[in-house]
Amino acid sequence: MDVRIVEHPLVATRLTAMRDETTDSANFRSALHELTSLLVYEATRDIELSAYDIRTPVTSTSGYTLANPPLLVPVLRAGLGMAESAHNLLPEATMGFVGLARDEATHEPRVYMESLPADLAGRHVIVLDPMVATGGSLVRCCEMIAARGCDNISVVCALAAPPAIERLRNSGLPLTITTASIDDGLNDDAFIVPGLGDAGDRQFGAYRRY
Ligand SMILES: O=P(O)(O)OC[C@H]1O[C@H](OP(=O)(O)OP(=O)(O)O)[C@H](O)[C@@H]1O
Ligand SMILES: O=c1cc[nH]c(=O)[nH]1
Ligand SMILES: [Mg+2]
Repeated sequence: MDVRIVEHPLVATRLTAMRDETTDSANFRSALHELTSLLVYEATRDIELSAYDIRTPVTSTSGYTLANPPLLVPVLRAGLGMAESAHNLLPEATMGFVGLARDEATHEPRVYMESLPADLAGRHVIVLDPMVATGGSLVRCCEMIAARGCDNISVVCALAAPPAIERLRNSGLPLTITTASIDDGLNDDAFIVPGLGDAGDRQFGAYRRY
């Protein structure tokens, strides 16, 4: 499994804004939007192009278009904050949605929404979720995608934790990960350390859901 850690000064400053507990929701969302553009840029570095002929005002030359526009899959809620920036970079992309909420006690993900094309054979899928902690949510999401025939999944996240990397490596799922950082570990509540807290709450507010 290919793990790409994007080391770049602009990534470091956006990630710092997101980590800082004094950053308010609006600035957290804006840092996540910018960070997503930088990470998706790296995650799509090897994407396949198809060439076609164009004319400039001066002469003929080759132009390029994406050979296989990806399916973007933000994982609700927190991944919603990555959807628009990724779509802006990849306007040809289509978008599916998966809703997952991690149980606070067991840390197991609960699926509450699944809106994906039935057939994903031959498609490139880019999963967007800022946080990969135990890896349970991401494995669940990628299993749904692989069950539809996909064998090419790129995961884009802001932070990943070592146990998740290990779990994803052992999962046998056909994925690569692009992240801004692999942090030190997890605390007793399975939150990433040093981390940035709950990425959903920091964007949209903390509230009881049921
Ligand atoms: O790797 P894991 O241990 O599974 O944890 C990561 C998941 O937790 C967060 O979502 P959360 O369940 O808090 O839902 P939210 O996006 O609605 O806040 C995060 O956005 C991931 O989906
Ligand atoms: O640190 C963490 C772990 C799971 N989900 C989050 O939003 N943050
Ligand atoms: Mg959350």
